[in-house]
Amino acid sequence: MLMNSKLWNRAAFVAAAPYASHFLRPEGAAEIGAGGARFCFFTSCISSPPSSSRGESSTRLSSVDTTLAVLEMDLDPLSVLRDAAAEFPPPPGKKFSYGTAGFRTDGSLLHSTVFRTGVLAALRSLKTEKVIGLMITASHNQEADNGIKVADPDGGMLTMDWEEYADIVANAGESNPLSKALEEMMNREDIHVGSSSGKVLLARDTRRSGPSLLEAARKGIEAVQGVIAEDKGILTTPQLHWMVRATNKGSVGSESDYFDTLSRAFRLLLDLGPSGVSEKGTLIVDCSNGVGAGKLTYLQETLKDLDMEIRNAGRDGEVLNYLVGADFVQKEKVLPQNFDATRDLGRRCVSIDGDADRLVYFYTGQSVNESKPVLHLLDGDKIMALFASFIADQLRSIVIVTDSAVGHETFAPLIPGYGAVKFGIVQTAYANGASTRYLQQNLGLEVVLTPTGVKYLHEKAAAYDIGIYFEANGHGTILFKESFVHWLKEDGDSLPAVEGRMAAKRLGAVSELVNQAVGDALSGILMVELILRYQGWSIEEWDTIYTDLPSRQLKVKVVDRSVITTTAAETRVKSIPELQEAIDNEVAKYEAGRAFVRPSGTEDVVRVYAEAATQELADKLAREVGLLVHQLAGGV
Ligand SMILES: CC(=O)N[C@H]1[C@@H](OP(=O)(O)O)O[C@H](CO)[C@@H](O)[C@@H]1O
Ligand SMILES: [Mg+2]
Repeated sequence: MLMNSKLWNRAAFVAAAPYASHFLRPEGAAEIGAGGARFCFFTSCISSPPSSSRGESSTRLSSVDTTLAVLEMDLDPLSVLRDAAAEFPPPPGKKFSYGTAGFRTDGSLLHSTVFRTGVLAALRSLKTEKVIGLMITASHNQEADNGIKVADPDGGMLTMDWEEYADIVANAGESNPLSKALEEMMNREDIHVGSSSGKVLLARDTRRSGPSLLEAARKGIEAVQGVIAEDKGILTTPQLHWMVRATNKGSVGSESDYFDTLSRAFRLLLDLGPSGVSEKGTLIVDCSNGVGAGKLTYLQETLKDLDMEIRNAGRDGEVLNYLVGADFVQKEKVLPQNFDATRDLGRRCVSIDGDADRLVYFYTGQSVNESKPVLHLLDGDKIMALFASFIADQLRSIVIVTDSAVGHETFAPLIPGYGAVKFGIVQTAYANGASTRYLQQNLGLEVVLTPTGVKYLHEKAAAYDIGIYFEANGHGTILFKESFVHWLKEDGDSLPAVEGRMAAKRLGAVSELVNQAVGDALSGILMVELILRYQGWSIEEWDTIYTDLPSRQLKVKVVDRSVITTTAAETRVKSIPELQEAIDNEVAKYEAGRAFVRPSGTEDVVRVYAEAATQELADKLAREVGLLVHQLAGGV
């Protein structure tokens, strides 16, 4: 019935198009059919409408008439939304919050939220006049969960100004309160449905609830007149973000474009690297039983120059994210399923997460104190340190390094004809203290801290000519300012020294290899593998660039985690001064002690982080601080 209604509207529009220039009709709607397009302005070539409730209630066609005629029509686009929304009633008593990474909860409770986020994304597309993305995933969360997040026109996260709208729209009651909320929002944002066109790219990960949620999202998008949904199928989260960015920059932005871009840049970087170095053994990849397995297999076949063994591909019914994946390995500090400390001793391994936007490397090796092999984790901080030192090396080859780079002053490169190159590093409070010291003192780089959440890190990193951000959990990327990439491509070749010209080409290629929209496990793996080849390093050699301070993370359940608010990039509790005071007193008892607490944005818990001189002390500090949270912030 819906299909009939769409076809019928399409017929009306196509036939009338020659007369229609003064009506701003959505571009593309005629080809694909803007679902929910309820306005029908013209009568030519119409036989009879199908018996669709939508079609019947919105339009009554007069007899065939080739003159331009405005028909009886429903002038309220919100009524279409109301009708469509009625199919997806919100679950009673459930409150949704867009959080640090979109909406996430049990997949069976999400249809209403996903439908509404579809509407929101469609409105965002109308507002920005650009393509928007919608990704259905709950990343590293359990298989039964799912989620949805919006990619803005630049491929980054939804602008923070709109997160409030997302919350309001997701939590509005049934159809009528929803349409009221939308109306208010549209007034505030000056969005006029029906006067322009829009497009939303949709994708999902491999979760079982994905197909039905994708359908709900599509219905939400197409309930906004003039906006079409384009289903991109099963993708990694970073692929969808990449496609949104590429499409808005005027490229085709297809999945094969994505693979071509990464592969081309990887091969160019190999060609520009030192000759005669090859990788040190096969890379073993734990794919978290998720979407990354198929994509990495494809990448490997395309590249032919990357020796990988894919494990935990989820092909034999293994459960997504269960005892596997980057989040599990980084938080629990144990090997994922199907890895064996002895069998895989010393081998270079990497874990990605369920939607392939995080990566952490690891290997097992003998420890001085233990008889059994132990896990050595190279987390987002250590990946970032590897990237930062590589980029700094390239910059040193093409620039005049100012005097201030001597000793531990900040590295301040100058390029004749470009000026000072701003190169900065962005971390969160979860970054291991040893990594921050290495970046600042050994590499002389500027390091800033932001609150948790990619949107904060990304924003800060984007302010630099080259900004690298990483969360300790393995999400991060290297951002290049467009003007700097332009300089590299246009002027890099006129640098006097060969090494300078090579370095400029390398940096240009890195800007293609590394996803500029969000952190991407696929580009991350390629980048790490390249640098290790450039340096001729094994994973153990890379690991020795600095030694992590022992750390521990815990979660504490409280009645209402919003009682804790924080300041100073989440390192200090603001709302309960006695809690912060007690944490300070506890931390003061430990050598190299550091601890902070914050409410999670993705789980209903308060997170505790502690660092100290030994693992025993870090564990003790985390436990003590956890108890303080329990006592002073309403533990359950
Ligand atoms: C300590 C930690 O790892 N926090 C994660 C986690 O956020 P929380 O707000 O801590 O739940 O999920 C976010 C989204 O994936 C990620 O950006 C962040 O780093
Ligand atoms: Mg993820």
